[in-house]
Amino acid sequence: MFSDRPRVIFNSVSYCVQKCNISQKSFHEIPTPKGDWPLVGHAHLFGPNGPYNAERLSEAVLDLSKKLGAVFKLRLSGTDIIVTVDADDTRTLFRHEGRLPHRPPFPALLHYRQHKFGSIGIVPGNGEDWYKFRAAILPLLRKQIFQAYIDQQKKVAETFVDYIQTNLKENSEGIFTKSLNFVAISVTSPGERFSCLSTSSSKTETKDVMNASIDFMDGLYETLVGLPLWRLYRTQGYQKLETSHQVIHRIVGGRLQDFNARYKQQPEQISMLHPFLTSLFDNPTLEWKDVVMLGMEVFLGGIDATATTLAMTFHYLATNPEIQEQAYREATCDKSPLEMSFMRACIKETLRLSPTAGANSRFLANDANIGGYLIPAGVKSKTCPGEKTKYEVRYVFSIQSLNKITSQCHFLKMFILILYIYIYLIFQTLVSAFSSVSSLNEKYFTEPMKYCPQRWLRESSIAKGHAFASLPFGYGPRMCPGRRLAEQEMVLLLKQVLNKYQLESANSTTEPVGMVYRMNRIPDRPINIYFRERVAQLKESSIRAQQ
Ligand code: HEM
Repeated sequence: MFSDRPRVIFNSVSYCVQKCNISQKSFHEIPTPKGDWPLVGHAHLFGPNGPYNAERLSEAVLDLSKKLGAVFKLRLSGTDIIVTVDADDTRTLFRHEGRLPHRPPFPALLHYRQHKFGSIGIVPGNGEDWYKFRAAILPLLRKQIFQAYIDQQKKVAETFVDYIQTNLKENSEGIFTKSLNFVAISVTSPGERFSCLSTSSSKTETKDVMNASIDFMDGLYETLVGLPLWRLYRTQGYQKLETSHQVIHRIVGGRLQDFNARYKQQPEQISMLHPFLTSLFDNPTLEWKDVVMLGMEVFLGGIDATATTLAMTFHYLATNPEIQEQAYREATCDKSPLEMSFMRACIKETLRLSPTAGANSRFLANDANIGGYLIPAGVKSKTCPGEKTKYEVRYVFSIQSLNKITSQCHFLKMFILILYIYIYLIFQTLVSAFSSVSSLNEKYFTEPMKYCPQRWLRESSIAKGHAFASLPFGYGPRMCPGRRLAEQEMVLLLKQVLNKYQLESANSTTEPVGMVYRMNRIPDRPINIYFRERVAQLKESSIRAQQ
């Protein structure tokens, strides 16, 4: 009669282990650096007297992970940040991001766009507001759409080679230091090339938009880091953001307006040349203000990260002549960008060693086990209309009770409000997976500091590493929508450049180039390259052979 008992007990224990995960440690047990100060949290660690430099956040995270373990907690700007450098945890993070992944917003940009344009675009938004824009930008990832830009991107690459040539003529030492900004994105949005590659006669409009896009990134960064004083008055950073945004919005908006008019006259011709723009024009969910905002996002999204990745790829090829030769051999073949697997591998390897994004961050949609710790959902994404998130419920409750308690005393009201806001903020939990650290870990990549594009080739015997250890374009529903376009553009440019020139580093030191944090991570020094013409070299060597 009792023979089954032990088995039943055993089964229910194992069930309990599975369901409750008793081995899982609590949130409060997550290691954290000493010195979690009231209000400022751990920000002082990155201050003038702190041990770390905010510009070198990835190095700080690496150091802290060595001391505290792969998962640890930082409190910055009132938010608990769970940092992980483990690729399995990164996978868990993305499995718990939900249908509408919630990224930290850019509050100043969001505020400015909401008030000035009534349209927020894709980058600063979250929830259903973000989804509307995301759905509209998705065509960019379709092969049929991004491949429609090949010919126009090829022409831009040719212009770029001419640009190098002009600079070589002007500069007898052959040192090329110009930034690679604005290379090709303008053919996709706003659909017409800006003339910044013609050295002598750049139009005023092009200069304005170039300067504005640099100011925009600076303004965005300045309003993001430090205290949000822009909420009290228009700080310098906020003014920069406003002014540059206005310039880009006016210029991009004007060009889109012209295109839309031409599209109405010649629908077939324009949709063949500009399939992405026409998909926006035809999208019934978008108002004109949304079309301009998206056109602007694509334009701005395409400049910075692509320019840095190209510059760093030039640098790695210049410092690894054998790899450059292999890339050159591929460049001489007549292959489509998708078939140029070695050059694609070079770009992937550049982004593994020098990613422009330091981390991928999300507020979780559901509770998750990250590195053995129970991490509560951060901001619950709304799935049903009218459903309130945990934090909104807390907030509504707070305001109602606050009004009851303090109806007579304004000072008390202010004090309690500030206290509530603080409590509200510290309940947010962000998870940041530092791919810029995991992508350099020998646990995932053999000889991690070596530039070795071969590791990404399908036929290579070198282990590919963990699929979540290097994620330079992010992952999941919020992954970079410009990825395919950017890869295609970079491969086409590399092909043109390598076909004509041999690259040599003109940097005075052989110290590895590091990356510092701005809006995107950028190299910590100018990337100087000698472009040696291959034809000239051939001639020189044949003369030498004849002698
Ligand atoms: C080498 C080039 C590029 C790199 C490394 C890069 C990287 C990234 C990363 C890491 C994200 C965040 C993804 C996430 O949170 O999961 C992102 C988002 C984004 N990127 Fe890129 N990007 C590049 C080029 C481009 C280009 C060419 C465009 C223009 C079409 C673009 C437009 C965007 C936009 C609009 C978002 C926001 C997406 C969203 O929030 O849903 N990017 N990019």
